[in-house]
Amino acid sequence: MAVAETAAPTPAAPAPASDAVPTVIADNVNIIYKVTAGSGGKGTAATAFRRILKRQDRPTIREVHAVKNVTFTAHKGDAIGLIGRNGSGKSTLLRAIAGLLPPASGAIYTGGQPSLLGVNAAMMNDLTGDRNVVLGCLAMGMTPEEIDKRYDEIVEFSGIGDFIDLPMSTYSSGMSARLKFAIASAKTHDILLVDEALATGDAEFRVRSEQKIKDLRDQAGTVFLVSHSLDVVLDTCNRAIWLDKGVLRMDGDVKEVVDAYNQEATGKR
Ligand SMILES: Nc1ncnc2c1ncn2[C@@H]1O[C@H](COP(=O)(O)OP(=O)(O)OP(=O)(O)O)[C@@H](O)[C@H]1O
Repeated sequence: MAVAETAAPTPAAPAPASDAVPTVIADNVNIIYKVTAGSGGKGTAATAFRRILKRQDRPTIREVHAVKNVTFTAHKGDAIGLIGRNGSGKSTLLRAIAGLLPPASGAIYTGGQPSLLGVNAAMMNDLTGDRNVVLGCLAMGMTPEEIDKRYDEIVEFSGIGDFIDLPMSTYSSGMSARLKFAIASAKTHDILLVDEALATGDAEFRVRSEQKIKDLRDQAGTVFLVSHSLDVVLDTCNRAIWLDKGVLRMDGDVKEVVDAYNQEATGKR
């Protein structure tokens, strides 16, 4: 059972408009990773054999309780910044909303298809940017006609220029993040989950991506954004959720939450 570990601002969910449509409901979600600890090596047959020879015990399983009793409701048109210190459970919660990590207890209900856009989202590195645009769009369920229509816009937005005809293995990490973001944002997503993708672009691209996220919000989607840049969160989101060691510390208006988070960070120095 998780308990907020420090005296904290009370979690206060923002009051939604009466006609607000819920898109994501997290109900008392707990996520626990199980990791082997103290095995003195990787879990291979060779290490198991060595363990038998040395008459050692099996490696113990350690649990990492990454998200603790988190409850919130997101609505259409919300852009929610997930903030918190390193290891506070932001990416874990995002992956759980995407359906990639099952909660140990509690549940996440989504109305619509969540799409996770991470900088590490799989792309085919040996293929050209051009082929990856087509592949990525097909994977998002777009028809070849739709891809034809949106292709120029995607390449334009990515700002990749002539590199579009070269294999993605020749791109810098910022360039491939830009292309991924351009592909992902070519479609209107019900629920778009963005994990630090904006951090890798340059300042000019960041401004354009932030505008794109605002457009997605206006198209009545829901956006979750994990970012260490509080400025990006303030500029892009209307709401923020502050996670602290897996516990939801505060949920509310973006400015209020970021202020409280900053206050604690400076108070602790
Ligand atoms: N695959 C994994 N196996 C075991 N433990 C993990 C795994 N991924 C994350 N954790 C642990 O879960 C906790 C939350 O990690 P998570 O990556 O969700 O935090 P975060 O807030 O996104 O961190 P950061 O800001 O550093 O990216 C941490 O204690 C981390 O060590």
